[in-house]
Amino acid sequence: MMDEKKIKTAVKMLLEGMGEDIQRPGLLETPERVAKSYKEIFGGLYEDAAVHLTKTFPVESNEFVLEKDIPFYSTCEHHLIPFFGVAHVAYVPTDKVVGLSKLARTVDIFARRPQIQEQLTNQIADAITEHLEPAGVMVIIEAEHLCMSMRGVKKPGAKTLTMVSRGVLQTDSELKNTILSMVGIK
Ligand SMILES: Nc1nc2c(ncn2[C@@H]2O[C@H](COP(=O)(O)OP(=O)(O)OP(=O)(O)O)[C@@H](O)[C@H]2O)c(=O)[nH]1
Ligand SMILES: [Zn+2]
Repeated sequence: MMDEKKIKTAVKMLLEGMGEDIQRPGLLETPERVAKSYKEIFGGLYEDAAVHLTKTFPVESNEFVLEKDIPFYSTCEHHLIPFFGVAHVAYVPTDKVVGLSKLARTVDIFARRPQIQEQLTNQIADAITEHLEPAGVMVIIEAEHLCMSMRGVKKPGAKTLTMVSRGVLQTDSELKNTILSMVGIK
């Protein structure tokens, strides 16, 4: 489990390191607030996508399912600064589908961890592959990284796109292009 005490101590040290007065009223409760918010923001570290992806429904059709524009917030593991945007998740079922909300829940579980976008994209695709055994899966993420907007190279508005495709969604370019055009990426 998350060590709340350690996080609070670290936040105090961070503030002191910045030269802040940790006794000033505005900051008194900050270590506690940060620890509390980390439980939420990084709560995915303690969650397993299996919880959401093991309840499936049998299906005869093997047409693809696309859940697009799933908003997410994640945290860049290099700078501990947010990156956020939308994820598009598609799969071609073999014999079972999962409840639609579970795709968004899966995105959240992996987003709420220290992450890099490539790994986030892969982990979502891996979880769907493992639990649904689909004929194909495709995950696309479009995001803005605040570490590239508010600091460093300072390029607000620059978007990072990552894509993982597996199975028929990797080999069948017509199907792949249909999904890309439905998502709105040319
Ligand atoms: N591949 C990848 N890189 C990321 C992601 N998020 C942030 N980065 C990059 O991580 C890199 C870290 O580079 P470093 O040179 O170690 O750190 P830095 O000196 O703070 O780099 P700058 O951001 O260029 O100032 C930067 O280029 C970031 O843009 C991500 O999701 N994927
Ligand atoms: Zn970063």
